[in-house]
Amino acid sequence: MQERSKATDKYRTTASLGGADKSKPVSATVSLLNSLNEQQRVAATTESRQTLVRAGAGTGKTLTIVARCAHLIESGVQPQQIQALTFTRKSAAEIKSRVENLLGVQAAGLNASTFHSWCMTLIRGNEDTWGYKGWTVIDPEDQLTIFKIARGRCEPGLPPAASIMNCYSFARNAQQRFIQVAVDRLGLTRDQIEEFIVPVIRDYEEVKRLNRYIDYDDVLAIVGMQLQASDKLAEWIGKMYSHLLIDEMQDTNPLQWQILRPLVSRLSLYCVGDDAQSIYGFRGADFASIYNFQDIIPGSKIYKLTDNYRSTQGILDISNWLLRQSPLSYDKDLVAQRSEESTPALETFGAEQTAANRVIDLVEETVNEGEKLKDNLILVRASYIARAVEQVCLQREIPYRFYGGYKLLESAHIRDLLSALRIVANPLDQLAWLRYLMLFPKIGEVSAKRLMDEQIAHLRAHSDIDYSALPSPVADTLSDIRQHQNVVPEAITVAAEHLDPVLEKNYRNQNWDRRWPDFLHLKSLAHGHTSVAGFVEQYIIDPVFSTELTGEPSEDAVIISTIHSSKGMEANHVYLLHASPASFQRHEPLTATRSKKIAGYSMLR
Ligand SMILES: Nc1ncnc2c1ncn2[C@@H]1O[C@H](COP(=O)(O)OP(=O)(O)OP(=O)(O)O)[C@@H](O)[C@H]1O
Repeated sequence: MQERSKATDKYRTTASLGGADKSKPVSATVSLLNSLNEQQRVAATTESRQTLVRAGAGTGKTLTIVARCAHLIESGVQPQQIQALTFTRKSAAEIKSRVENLLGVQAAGLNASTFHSWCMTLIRGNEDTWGYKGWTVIDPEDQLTIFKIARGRCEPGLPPAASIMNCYSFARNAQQRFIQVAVDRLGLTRDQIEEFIVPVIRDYEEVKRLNRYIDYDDVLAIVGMQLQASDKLAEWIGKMYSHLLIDEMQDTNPLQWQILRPLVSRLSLYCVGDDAQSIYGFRGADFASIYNFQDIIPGSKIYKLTDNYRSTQGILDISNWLLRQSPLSYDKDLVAQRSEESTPALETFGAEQTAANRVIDLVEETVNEGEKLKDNLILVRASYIARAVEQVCLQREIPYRFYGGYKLLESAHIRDLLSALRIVANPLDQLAWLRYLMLFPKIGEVSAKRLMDEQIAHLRAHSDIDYSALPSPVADTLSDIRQHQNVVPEAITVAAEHLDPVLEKNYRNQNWDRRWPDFLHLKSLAHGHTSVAGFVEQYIIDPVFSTELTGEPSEDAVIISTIHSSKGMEANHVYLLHASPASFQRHEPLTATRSKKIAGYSMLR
């Protein structure tokens, strides 16, 4: 065994790395309903069994869902029978905690999760019926690796593996014929697709089957297909839940509809969405489901929310104007409930640095006028666009907080560490073996493949890893993790201690000092988990961003956020970088819009 070095004691800390404040102010459902406007109250308390609430940005969709949950519980529905479905883990947690804050123990058992995570719970909750017991969920990087291997066997000059993978995923989510989607998106003829691309897809599916892998789209497809084929499964779900509440309905895709459709006759669907806010088009989201709701679900009722509480009328006028340019019949003119006046301003700059300096000048102006740094929200389309502004903040020693960093489980050093844990959980996991073995010095691709093949052969014959055939640091790490595999935080600590010297060397020129604290975050996320596979699966399905884990800053700080992560954020001053329409598709000269009290996401979508 390796001796535990002093340097690795850093992983033994039990100090909290931040997290939600659990103190709960409690109020009553009635007072919440009283605080709603008429449109919201009618929508939240409807007797209709199938409902769509069409609502613009900032009109209180989240509030209405929270009020709906509370109203149902107060009316006698068991919280366990209610399932809210959202598109991010963060919004699921927000809905659940707001209802719990309101009703206390009366709300215990309320379910709120993302679509994918709900489907995985269904699959794991009745494994004998669905099948897939012991199958491993793989993340997009593993998917890409398999696609690259499959693609590598084909003719040169074909589209990159990532394009083929995205195209396949789109066809599955949009439930369109793959060949037609590939013809439209990959720039190849039908014959070329059939000859070169279809075999790649077949290979990919075969590798998944042999390794017993489930990818992100399989999670929905398994449930969707089996629900269509079996009335019994729909009945089983219908008995478990009486109410499904679906947030961000506009981002629902046909694959998700395949899951919902057989349930319509068995439970109440309450859908809330804004056709102007769809952000998952790349994943096949089809907001036509909002336009055709009453055709899809005859007898359903539609309610509208039009009063905007977040922005001033000057901002909404631009937003309404922009939406009127859309070819879609968007018939909700947003009306501001705020009385103060403010007109957004557009400024254009020739250089990124000038724009960055100007934005921070404006932030400083607001502070000089008595406001806080956190009253300023800077929005960027992608995190790299924020670099110039971050630099200016650093130069001027202005604290900032960035939302929308990298997905923790997708970062290389975390994947390295998890590869060891994955092997212990499923020793047949070939992708994990290759990654893990190649972390060690003097083990290249060829020796890693040889060692892995030996291990897989040994496993098939003896159902166990042959530790004696592995170099000692490789074997020691695995056997130590195995001893702690039922207490995942401990398994992570042991893995981090063993791998620290190896990873420190591998990442010597790649910010190791900034990377290793992520292992502590990982450990705190794993708290209470007793299965490595279950832990990894949960965060592959609902990714967690590095910046979500550091807790609220104690000091006042400017907020910088990607637009994706800004949903629901509010601030007195919002600055949108790269505000020209084209820059949302490609790089343009930098412009900055400064506007007072505009919504994070919706303004320039
Ligand atoms: N009836 C109301 N009275 C006062 N404030 C309200 C009311 N309804 C909503 N708000 C406020 O409006 C803001 C937006 O509400 P909420 O986040 O629920 O809207 P949303 O429609 O989900 O927004 P988006 O989808 O654009 O993020 C919040 O600050 C909320 O407190």
